[in-house]
Amino acid sequence: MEARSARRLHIPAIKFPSSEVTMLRELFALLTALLIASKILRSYRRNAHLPPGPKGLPLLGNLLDMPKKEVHVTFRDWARIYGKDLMRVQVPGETFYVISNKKVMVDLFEGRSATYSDKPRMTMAESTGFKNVTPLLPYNARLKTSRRFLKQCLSPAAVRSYHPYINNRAALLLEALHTDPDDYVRHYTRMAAHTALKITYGYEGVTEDRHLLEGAIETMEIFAKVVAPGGGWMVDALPILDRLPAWFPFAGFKRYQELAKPVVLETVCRPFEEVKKHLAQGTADGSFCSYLLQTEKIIPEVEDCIRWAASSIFLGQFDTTTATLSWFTHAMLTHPEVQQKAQAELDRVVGPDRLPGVEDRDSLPYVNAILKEIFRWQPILSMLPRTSNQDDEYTGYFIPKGTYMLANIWAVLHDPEVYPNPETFMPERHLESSTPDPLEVAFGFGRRVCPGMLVAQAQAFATMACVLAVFDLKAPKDEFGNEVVPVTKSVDSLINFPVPFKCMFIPRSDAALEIIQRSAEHARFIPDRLERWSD
Ligand code: HEM
Repeated sequence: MEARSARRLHIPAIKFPSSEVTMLRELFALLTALLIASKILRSYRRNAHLPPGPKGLPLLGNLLDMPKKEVHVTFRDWARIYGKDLMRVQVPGETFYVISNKKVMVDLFEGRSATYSDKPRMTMAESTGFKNVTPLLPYNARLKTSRRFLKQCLSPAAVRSYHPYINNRAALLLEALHTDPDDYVRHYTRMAAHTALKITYGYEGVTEDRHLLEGAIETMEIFAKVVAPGGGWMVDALPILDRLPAWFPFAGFKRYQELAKPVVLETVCRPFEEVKKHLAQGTADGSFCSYLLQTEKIIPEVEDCIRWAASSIFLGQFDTTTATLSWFTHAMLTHPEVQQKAQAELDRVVGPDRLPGVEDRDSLPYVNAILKEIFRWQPILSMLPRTSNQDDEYTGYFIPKGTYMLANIWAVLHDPEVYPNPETFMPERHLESSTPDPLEVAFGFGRRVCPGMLVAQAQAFATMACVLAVFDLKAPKDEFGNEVVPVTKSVDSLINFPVPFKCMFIPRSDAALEIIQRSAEHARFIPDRLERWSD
């Protein structure tokens, strides 16, 4: 830099005769005019080729039209007017390109994945300790390493080896649902948490460590709060605010970060350190962490990557599984005819002497159709955020570098042209081979597709099949003897949960009660080692 300015200082001034000066001036003016004209033309061309969207107000854009809740529904309605492929929505400080068409999601997120695998920055979540969790990582080397690690423990072969463990946890869940039905949501969470912690850390007693379990559940709650779209964190719109001290008036978000961050860090670091301790003592059981710590070349960056990729397993698993099973419970209460059909299939295929398991999935097409319909009817995440990392053009529309893309997967899964009467829960639609598989959409796309999708489906399937095999799910009655059927309504959160409701889990017969007790006892006695890591 210094050398360059020194050289510039020593360039002798060139002297031109006056006519040449005039000519040069004219040439310069002409070039400048051409440059400005080409800029105007380019900007006009770009503007002319921006996707359409609802007309907004100067400065405020579409802010005043944005709903407080269920933004995906409004975006679907707007997309019907302005275009399912790409629609432009503007609010102060951000422009969203909303996609409501599966083909476009596949074209961009899979076909052009090198351009569309980045994530928008979430300052609030980063400063609360989640900077390095996989779902928030930008598309960089760390993300690629994290995903390579996750692939090793969530691959088809690895997940197949977890099936016995998943079946056992389902058996223990049935016992908990029988003895304490009021707390069924908590039982779902605990089952998912046990599975996630076992896969991730695996050491003796990890799933019984109440402190860790509660910490992990709390961490998940914090995560949902700080990444919630429209979570109302001003700091996400104005990252500079993050520099304010916690004592500053109106800096409540800084005080929240100060309280939440230690919980997050302890939950992420403590079990990891425990695995290292067990490895050093030669007592570590097989797990994601112990396997990678032994097989990878461990330098501080790699160790840190394993630590945070591990946390992504439990962050990915708890709430998503709980929400899926809560909607399943809701659907069974509100659709007794579906419940009966599934039970008839289970009685015919599995019979009364054993519980169904993950391995029965192919022979239970109706239960499998229920699983698909749950993921279609109530997708757990309704919109997937990405950003583009270079200028691009799609079907003639200009997509500038850094554009905030939102894939409205809820709209795709509720498209009446693909799924007639989309609001109706109707598993039968998936018995037709022509119905597009919702599982290809509900878990995302391309290089950011959910790495836990096989575990998620295996656990959801085993649980649904086991619950239906032994229980009749019924709505409780009010004081007048009327059934209190739950309303179909979501709570306002990142993960799509139903509004809480009560459910009775009534054993279908004495034989069903006996199998609940026998299976739970059996599950308690067999070692809870994961085969994948035990060889
Ligand atoms: C009920 C189940 C689940 C659903 C519906 C679900 C859905 C999703 C979706 C839609 C994404 C974003 C994909 C994209 O942007 O294209 C995602 C990301 C992710 N999921 Fe899941 N998921 C579930 C369960 C799980 C489980 C069980 C795990 C771990 C074992 C997991 C781990 C992750 C991780 C680590 C990411 C971030 C990936 C990345 O950003 O590269 N998920 N999930």
